[in-house]
Amino acid sequence: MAGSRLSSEEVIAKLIEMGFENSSAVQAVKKVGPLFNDAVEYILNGSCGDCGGAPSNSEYSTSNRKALGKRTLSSAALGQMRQSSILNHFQYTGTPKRSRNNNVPDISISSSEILARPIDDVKASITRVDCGNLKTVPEDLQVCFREEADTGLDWEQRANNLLQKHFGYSSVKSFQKEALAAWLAHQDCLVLAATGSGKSLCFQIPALLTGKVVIVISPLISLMHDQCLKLSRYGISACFLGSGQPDSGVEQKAMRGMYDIIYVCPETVLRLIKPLQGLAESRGIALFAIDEVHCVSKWGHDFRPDYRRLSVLRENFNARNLQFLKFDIPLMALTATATIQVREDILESLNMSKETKIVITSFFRPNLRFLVTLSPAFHSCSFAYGEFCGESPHKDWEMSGLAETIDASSTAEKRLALLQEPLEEGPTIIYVPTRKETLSIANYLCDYGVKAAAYNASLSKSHLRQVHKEFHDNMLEVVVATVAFGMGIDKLNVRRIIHYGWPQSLEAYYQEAGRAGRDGKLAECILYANLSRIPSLLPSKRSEDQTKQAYKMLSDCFRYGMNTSCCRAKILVEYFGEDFSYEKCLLCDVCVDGPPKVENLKEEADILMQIIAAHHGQSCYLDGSYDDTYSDSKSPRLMQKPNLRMFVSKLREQSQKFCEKDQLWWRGLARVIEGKGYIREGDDKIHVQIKFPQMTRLGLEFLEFERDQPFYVYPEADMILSMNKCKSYSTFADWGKGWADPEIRHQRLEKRRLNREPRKPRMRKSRKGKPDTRTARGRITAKLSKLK
Ligand SMILES: Nc1ncnc2c1ncn2[C@@H]1O[C@H](COP(=O)(O)OP(=O)(O)OP(=O)(O)O)[C@@H](O)[C@H]1O
Ligand SMILES: [Mg+2]
Repeated sequence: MAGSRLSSEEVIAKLIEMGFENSSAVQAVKKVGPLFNDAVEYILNGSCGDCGGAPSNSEYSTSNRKALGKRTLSSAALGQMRQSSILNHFQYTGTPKRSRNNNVPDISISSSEILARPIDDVKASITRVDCGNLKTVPEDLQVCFREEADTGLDWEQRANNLLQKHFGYSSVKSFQKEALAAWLAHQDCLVLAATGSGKSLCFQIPALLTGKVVIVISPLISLMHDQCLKLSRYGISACFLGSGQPDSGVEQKAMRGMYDIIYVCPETVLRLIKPLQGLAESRGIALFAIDEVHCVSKWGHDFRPDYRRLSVLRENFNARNLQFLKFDIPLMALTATATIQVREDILESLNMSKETKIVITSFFRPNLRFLVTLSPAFHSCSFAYGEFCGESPHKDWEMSGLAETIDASSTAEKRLALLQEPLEEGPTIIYVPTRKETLSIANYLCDYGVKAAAYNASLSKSHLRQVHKEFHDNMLEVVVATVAFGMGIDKLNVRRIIHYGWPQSLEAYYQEAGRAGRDGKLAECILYANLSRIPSLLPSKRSEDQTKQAYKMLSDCFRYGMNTSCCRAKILVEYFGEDFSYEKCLLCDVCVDGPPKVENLKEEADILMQIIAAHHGQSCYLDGSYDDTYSDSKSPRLMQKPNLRMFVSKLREQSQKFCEKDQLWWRGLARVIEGKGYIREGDDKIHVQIKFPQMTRLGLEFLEFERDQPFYVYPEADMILSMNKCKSYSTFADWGKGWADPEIRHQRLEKRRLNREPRKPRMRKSRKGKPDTRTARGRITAKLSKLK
C-alpha cells in the first residue's frame, strides 16, 4: 500500500472502506493530497475537526460500537488514537467489513489498551452470517472463507493474499502450508519447527481465513503479551486472558466473539470450557492452538501440570458432544524444542487423534553463532561492559558489508559468508538463573550507562509490560531476564543472547538462544559458565522421576558446555533427534577456532580405570586374574560407593607424576572415559557429572586388550582450564585442595605434630568428637580418618 500511486478518488474510497467517514476522507485528501498514509495519519491525528479514529479498548464500550467513522470517542481515546500514527496502516489494505488498526510502536498507548482491542458489532454480525453459510456449503468445502472478494481462489492463494495484506510477506512457507492443509482437512497437527521459523502464522492465518475465532494456549504472560502486541500492529484483533490481563472486561468481550484470536493460559482455558462452547456455537472456533506444547511433557524442560490437563479440549469440543459441530475442532500443537520422547508424550497426553499430521522442519538456525566461555565474576570483569554494550568480542568481524539473511537450507558458502559480516547493532538479552541476578546485573549495567532493565516474574505487571514495550520499541539495549522472558518472544533484531550461568537444560538454552537473529542475520549466543563448578538444579517442586529427568537434562547441558571438539550447532540439533546434514555450522567457536590439540592420555586413563576396578574388587582382566598394583589392603573396598574424588586422591597419592593434574582435570578425563563407555555411574541417582564410577565390561576389555594402544582425547573445557591454571578456587578450596594432596597433607600434619599447632577454630566437631560431616572440611577429615 505504502508508496503506491493512487488517485484522490481511490484514496478516498480506500479510507471509506476502512470505515472513515466520507467527509473526513475528503477533507484529509484535500489537505494532504492523494497520499493514503498521510491521509490516514491526518485523520488519526484528529486534524480534521470531526474525524473519528480507530477504537481504543479502554474507552470503547459495547454501547457505542458503530462503524468506525461514526464513532464518537472521548478525548482521551482520541488522544490515544492520535498516537497511533501513520505506521499503523503501513501494511493495511482494508476491507469494507472490518475496522482494523495497525498499532505501531507507540510509547503513549499503554499495553493493555493495545492488547485488548475488540472488533465491532458489524464485523461480528458479518462473521456470524459467514459462519451460518458454513452449514449450507457442500460437505467437501471445509472452511467458510471470510473474504468474499477471494471467491474463486484456492485456499493457498487466499492465505497468501492475507499474508501479504496483513504481514507484508509474499507467501506461506512450505511447513506452514502443510500445517494449514492439515487444519483444512480437520486434522490435528503437531508442528515441530525451529525457533523463529514462523509457527505462529500456522494458527493466525485460520482466524483470518474463516472469520472464526482461534484460541491459542500459551504458557507465559510475556509471550501472550508479545504476540498480541504484534498482532495489533498488523491490524488483527487479539486479546489475552489470564492473570496478566489488567482489564477485567476483556474476558466477557472475548467470549462474545469480539476478538479474532484469543491467547489464554492453560489454567484459564480449563476454567472457560462452557463459555468457549458457547463461543464455538455463536461465532465458531476455527482451531485450538497449543503453543510451546513441550510444556505438556514431564520429559520436557518446562513442564506445566495444567498443560497436561488440556486433553479436556479434545473431550469437550468434538462433534459427538456438540451437535452444532460438523467436525471435531482441530488441535494444532507447536514447539521448537521437543525431543522424540517429548513428542510421543505430547500426542498421548493431549489425546490427539491417531491421524495427527506431524509437520517437521529442521531445528538448525544457520545464522546463530554459538560460543561457550568461562564466566568471570560479573562485577570484577572487564569483558562485561564492552560486550554487553554491543562491542563484539571478535573485532575483526566488524568490517563493513551488508548482512544477508539465510535459512536452514543455506549452503556452506553462504554460511561462511556470514562470518565476514559485521555483527549489526541490536538489543541483547542476558539470561540469568535467579531473579536477584536480573536486578543486580541490570543495575550494574545501568551504572555503566547501558540502557538495561530487569525482567522477572516477581516484578510488577506494569513494570514488565513497560520493559516489554520498550524492548520492542528499541528503547532498551539490554534486558536481563529469567526464563520468564524466554519462549516465543519475537523481535527481529536481537543480536546477542548471553547466558550468564548454566541453563537448566539444552531445550531451555536453545529456546532462549532462539530469540536471537530472527531477521536471519548473524547473531551470537554466548554461554558464560563457571567451567570449574558442576551446575546444580534450581529449586522447584519435582517428583522423583522429574528430578531424575531434570538431572539428566542438566547433565546434557553441562556436557555441551564442556565440549571442545564437536560443532555446537550439531550437538544442539542432534539433541532434538535430527540428523545434522551439514558436518559443521562453520560459525560456532569450535568450528571457527578448531578443537584443542589431541592428547594421548593412555597412561592416565589406565591408572584411573585400574584404581576404580581395584576398589570394586573387579578383576582388571577378563580371565579373572587380578593385578593388585592399585589395590590396597587398607583401601575402603568395603566402603559403599567410593566416589571419583577419592579415586583421584588415591591415584595422586600413589604417583607423584599425576600430582600436577588436579581434581578438575581428572573429572574431565572421567567424563571422557564415561563417554567412551568404559566406566559408568554406579549410583541409582543421576548426577550431572559421573560421581561413583564403576568399570563396564567394555572398560575391562579396553584395559586388557588395548594395553599398547594409544588413547587419543580432545581435552575438555575443564581439563584445559585446569592445565592453564586458570582456576577460580576460593582460599578455602585451596586449603581443601591442599588436604587432598598427600604431600601437602603430610607436611601439615607433621607441622602440627611438631609445633603442637592448635586446630583451626572453624574446624567444628560434632558432639561425639567425630568430624562434622555437614562441613566440607569435616567430610574430608572423616574420609581421611577412614583411609588411615
Ligand atoms: N511466510 C513467512 N514469510 C516471511 N516471514 C515470516 C513468515 N512466517 C513467519 N514469518 C516471520 O518469522 C518471524 C518468527 O515468527 P514466529 O514468532 O511465529 O516464530 P516461531 O516459529 O513461533 O518461533 P518460536 O519457536 O521462537 O516461538 C516473525 O517475525 C514472522 O513474522
Ligand atoms: Mg512461537
